[in-house]
Amino acid sequence: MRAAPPTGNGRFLPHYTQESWLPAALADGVLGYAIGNEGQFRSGSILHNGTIMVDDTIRQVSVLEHLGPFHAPVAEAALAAAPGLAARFGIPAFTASRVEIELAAHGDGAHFQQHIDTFVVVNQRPNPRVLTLVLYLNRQPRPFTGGALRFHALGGTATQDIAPDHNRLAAFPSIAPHSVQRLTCSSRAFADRRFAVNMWIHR
Ligand SMILES: O=C(O)CCC(=O)C(=O)O
Ligand SMILES: [Fe+2]
Repeated sequence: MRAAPPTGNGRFLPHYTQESWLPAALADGVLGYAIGNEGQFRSGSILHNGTIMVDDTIRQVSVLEHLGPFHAPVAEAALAAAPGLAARFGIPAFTASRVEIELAAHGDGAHFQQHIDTFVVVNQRPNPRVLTLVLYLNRQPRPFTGGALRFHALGGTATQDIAPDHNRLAAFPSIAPHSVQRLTCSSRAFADRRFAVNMWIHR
């Protein structure tokens, strides 16, 4: 058997986390909205070889494309955070053209393999996602284990995990390689899932 490759090498793109990102009542409101709209969640898709498709060996998650009355305050918070995040990450200042928002619900066994959020399709203009912000929302105590957001070193094997705690923000350049580790949830209740608001700031 070949020796195991060296572990823990490689460089990371920068990331940032912040606790209590939204006012507590707003975070609880978005979580309540997600739970209350269970019937409108659909299987999350991926872009694979230029085609948008569902493949739960790569990404297993349910998503909702709207936040109802919470869209405006969440979009406003994301746009307000963007200049500071760009500066922190060494990204030249840019004018955000929009924020793309999606609610995601990961239940027992759900995961998302390593990927980047900036899709590149030959002969199409580059995907305008520059910054990714993810806000975690879940009942407390956290009703699942696993489900970390994992950053992968560029060209290396090192990894760095962020626990998906309620009202914690994780932000990173959309080109940073990352994944969602498979989670375990003994409860089958939709309300006990790992919820997240994905926000992509477009240039
Ligand atoms: O939920 C997370 O921690 C990240 C989700 C993600 O990577 C994505 O939806 O592109
Ligand atoms: Fe992602």
